[in-house]
Amino acid sequence: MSPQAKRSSVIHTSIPDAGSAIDRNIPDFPIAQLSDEEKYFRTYKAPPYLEEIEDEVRKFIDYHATHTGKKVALITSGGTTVPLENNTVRFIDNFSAGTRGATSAEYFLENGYAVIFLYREFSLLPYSRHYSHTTNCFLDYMTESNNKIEINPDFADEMLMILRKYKKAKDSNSLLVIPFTTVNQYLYTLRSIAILLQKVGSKALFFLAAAVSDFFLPQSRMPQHKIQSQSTGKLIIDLEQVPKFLRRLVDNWAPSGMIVSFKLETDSSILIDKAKTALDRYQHQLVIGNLLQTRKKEVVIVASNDQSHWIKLTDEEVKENMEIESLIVPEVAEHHEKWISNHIKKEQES
Ligand SMILES: CC(C)(COP(=O)(O)O)[C@@H](O)C(=O)NCCC(=O)N[C@@H](CSSC[C@H](N)C(=O)O)C(=O)O
Repeated sequence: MSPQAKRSSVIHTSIPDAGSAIDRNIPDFPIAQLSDEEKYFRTYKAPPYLEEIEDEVRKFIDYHATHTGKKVALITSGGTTVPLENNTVRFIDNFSAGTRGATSAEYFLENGYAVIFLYREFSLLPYSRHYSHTTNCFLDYMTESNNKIEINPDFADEMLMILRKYKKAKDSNSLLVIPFTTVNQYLYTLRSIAILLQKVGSKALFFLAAAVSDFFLPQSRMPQHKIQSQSTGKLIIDLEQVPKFLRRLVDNWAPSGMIVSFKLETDSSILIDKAKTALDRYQHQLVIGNLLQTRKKEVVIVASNDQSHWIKLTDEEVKENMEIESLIVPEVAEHHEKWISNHIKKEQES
């Protein structure tokens, strides 16, 4: 089976899809309640490229179900945007660079998973993250000698190691990357992939590291063209709450998959309680809590109301550029192994 088949056309999610004209006749649905996420999907159009993505994901899942039997991790990464105009000039974004997701994807691949990487277009990707968006210009990694370009010896060893891992993932068709930009694209694509992953049952793992918008601008209030600065000099934006999709993911879209969400806070005094509340509300398997300020060196794993523990890098490990995901991923994979064996046991007993 050849590596991931080339996409027939490059899918760009960051170009506004003004063609899907907004329909102001569609009534605004009330503030999102638990039961309203399905109304959301009835009200808002799917991205025009969704069917093409579903075909790719279906082929990827079928390949691994048939040829490798690998566990499949859906990793979401980067931040969703909230467009403020249909012909989008302005949008609400967030800080997420996609480091958590892209780094975790590498460790899941090293832990034997096939990975579907649902990421914010132009945010960090596994492997290339080491050389893109960094302070070093990519040209610094090269030198010239005898009129030929060469890899700068200072970086050659590390680059060779990363190149080998990248090629191994690619040649084994173990990594499928899928872009999103807006929160609408994210929600539709997440739902499609989750439903397709039902084919692998408990061997599916959802690692939701994307920074998902909590609020969005409904179509009925979205201007068609660039917002003109008013004489009042004020821009008042009236947002609605994004549907609570996690509940739907747990109950319907991925009833057998293991689901890990991340809880992001900036106030350490509420982090653990908020993570426990999320686990209690959505009844999924793990919440990984992290603070914006310290997310690269410590996280708290919340497995149930009375089971939580911190993973922290020591100062020494931080100095050695150790990646906390190298500790998070094996622990999540261990939880997933238990999840799978419990499922097999239940199936045998039923
Ligand atoms: C985004 C970061 C902090 C990583 O940062 P980068 O490495 O720079 O990318 C990630 O670790 C994280 O916390 N991701 C999850 C952030 C997030 O949006 N969490 C939501 C839960 S998922 S969105 C769930 C939705 N609101 C609902 O309730 O259904 C929250 O805290 O509320």
